[in-house]
Amino acid sequence: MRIALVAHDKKKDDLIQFVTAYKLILEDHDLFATGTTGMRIIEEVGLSVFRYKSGPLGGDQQIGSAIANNEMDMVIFFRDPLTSQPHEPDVSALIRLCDVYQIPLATNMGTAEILLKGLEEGFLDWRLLEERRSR
Ligand SMILES: O=C(CO)COP(=O)(O)O
Repeated sequence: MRIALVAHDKKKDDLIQFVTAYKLILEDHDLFATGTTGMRIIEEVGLSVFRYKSGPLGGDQQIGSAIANNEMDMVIFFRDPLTSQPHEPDVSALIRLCDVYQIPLATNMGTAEILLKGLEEGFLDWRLLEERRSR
């Protein structure tokens, strides 16, 4: 599965903690991230991650584009609901595209844990069929 990992600045420590805890599951998948989030995952957790641009510089839109092209299967996006973001429209657009294309999206750690446990159980295998269908 292709999994996008994104966190706003005040949520990055939480995401690093989460990715560390679920490293054994995540390392079996293709990981993508916005620039700074990806850098921290690579340096602090040691997972291999494809890095898009930083969120405020278009990274959220790049992930949105991957979703529209059926090139992303899950998004884990630890949003900061208490800080306004200069690129809020991009954040909303990414979330909207997840809903347009039925892409599982977690915006907090509680939901992200359930998504990864579901992934392990095979609940997301329908995405593999979608991928084959789009080829
Ligand atoms: O701003 C972000 C998501 O909207 C995250 O971008 P960075 O990972 O580059 O900080």
